[in-house]
Amino acid sequence: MPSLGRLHLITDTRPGRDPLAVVRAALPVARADLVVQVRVEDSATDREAYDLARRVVDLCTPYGATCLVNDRLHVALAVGAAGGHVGADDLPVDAARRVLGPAAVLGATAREPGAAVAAVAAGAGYLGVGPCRPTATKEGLPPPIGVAGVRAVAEAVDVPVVAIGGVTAADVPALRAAGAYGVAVVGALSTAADPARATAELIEALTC
Ligand SMILES: Cc1ncc(COP(=O)(O)OP(=O)(O)O)c(N)n1
Ligand SMILES: Cc1nc(C(=O)O)sc1CCOP(=O)(O)O
Ligand SMILES: [Mg+2]
Repeated sequence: MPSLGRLHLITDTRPGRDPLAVVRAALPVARADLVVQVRVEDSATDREAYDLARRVVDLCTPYGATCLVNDRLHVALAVGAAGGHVGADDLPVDAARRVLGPAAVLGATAREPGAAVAAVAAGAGYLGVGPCRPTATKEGLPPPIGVAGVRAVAEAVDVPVVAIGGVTAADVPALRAAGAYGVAVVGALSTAADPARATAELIEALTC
């Protein structure tokens, strides 16, 4: 299996956003270093999720980029995505692994070392760890765990740790020093005036 991309672009499907425009801008810059996680609003229908994910798979394929689907693993399977990401309100990690199969990319959210070790034992291939900072993108999150929280998880597991939550390119050096393999972002790309340039800044920080 090819190595996991370090920059995870999570689609922003809130009203007024154009997630496919952001994906199109990021792909030529980040190429195989990009993972696009298709994440839709809870109110979106499966058909809407499917239509978006199918288009993202088609966009990613020529660049060797990876498409994952958040939460809705049946959509991941239906569009031929590389895998999915689950958290505490989704299928348990072992069930998600059974659904996706042994070769799929499966990420799980873990906010502290105990949960991280359990998720890996259950079949997670990478962990989404956060929130690193306060973020307005998702409601109902626990308080930020900061760089120290990311370090605690990274020291507890031997799978890639992907830091999430209010992350910008300026945070990347400290997160990498703490053991993060990559970062997952919504706002840093979807609200950027120039998403291609913002992608380049993130990739430079992640791969230098
Ligand atoms: C890379 C990454 N990390 C964490 C999350 C959050 O997943 P979850 O806790 O299931 O919350 P929702 O995204 O489903 O609202 C993620 N999506 N990606
Ligand atoms: C979807 C999501 N999950 C998080 C978690 O900590 O589990 S933080 C988050 C939102 C990330 O968006 P932004 O990069 O704009 O802060
Ligand atoms: Mg989820």
